[in-house]
Amino acid sequence: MSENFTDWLRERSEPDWTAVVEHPFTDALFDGSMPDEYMSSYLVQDYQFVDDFLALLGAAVAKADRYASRLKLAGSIAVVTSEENTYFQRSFEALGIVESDRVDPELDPATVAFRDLMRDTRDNGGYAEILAVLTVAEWTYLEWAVRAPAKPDNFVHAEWIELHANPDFQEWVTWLRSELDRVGAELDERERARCLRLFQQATKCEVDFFNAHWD
Ligand SMILES: Cc1ncc(CN)c(N)n1
Repeated sequence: MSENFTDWLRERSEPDWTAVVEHPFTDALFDGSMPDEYMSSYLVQDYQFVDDFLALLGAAVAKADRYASRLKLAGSIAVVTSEENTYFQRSFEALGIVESDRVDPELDPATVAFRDLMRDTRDNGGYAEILAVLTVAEWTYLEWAVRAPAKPDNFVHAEWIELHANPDFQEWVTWLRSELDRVGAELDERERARCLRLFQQATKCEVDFFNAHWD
């Protein structure tokens, strides 16, 4: 393969990839027109997503093939468990989210589908497959967030964008891609095809997740 593995995966994940990155949900975040009702349901479901995402990061730490990679992945766990978690708590407070919706909400079908994909990959996938799902989740979020033309007034909107459009997050996504490119170069055709299937499924999950909070 002459091009990067991650470019190859992404090209084969259209039109869903562009549907995530240019989703109308993100435009409403940028221009302040996002109704609280939509933002609330999205963040409640996303907090549940983050739980399984964290477990997937943990599986990546366990299955990585070298110490330097484990260190990098563990650094990302630190962000999810500190700044990002605090953001959710402050936003739940601002939006008046009740305790039961913070800890044990009824899950949307889109959340269940994403959770099932992450759990299956965590339990049965190898390092490259786990990286494929992590890369979709982080790279799509970087790509929509960097499209923001300005910082919205509402901190719930502004900080959700900033968490995914800052130099550290950009560097993390660059690392994830280079890691998947490195590991992908060693895969045979069948293993690459498995990564592609997961990459495409995860991209479709991202579209469905935004769609579930927009109409
Ligand atoms: C559904 C979803 N996808 C990705 C991300 C970014 N980690 C997120 N918070 N939520």
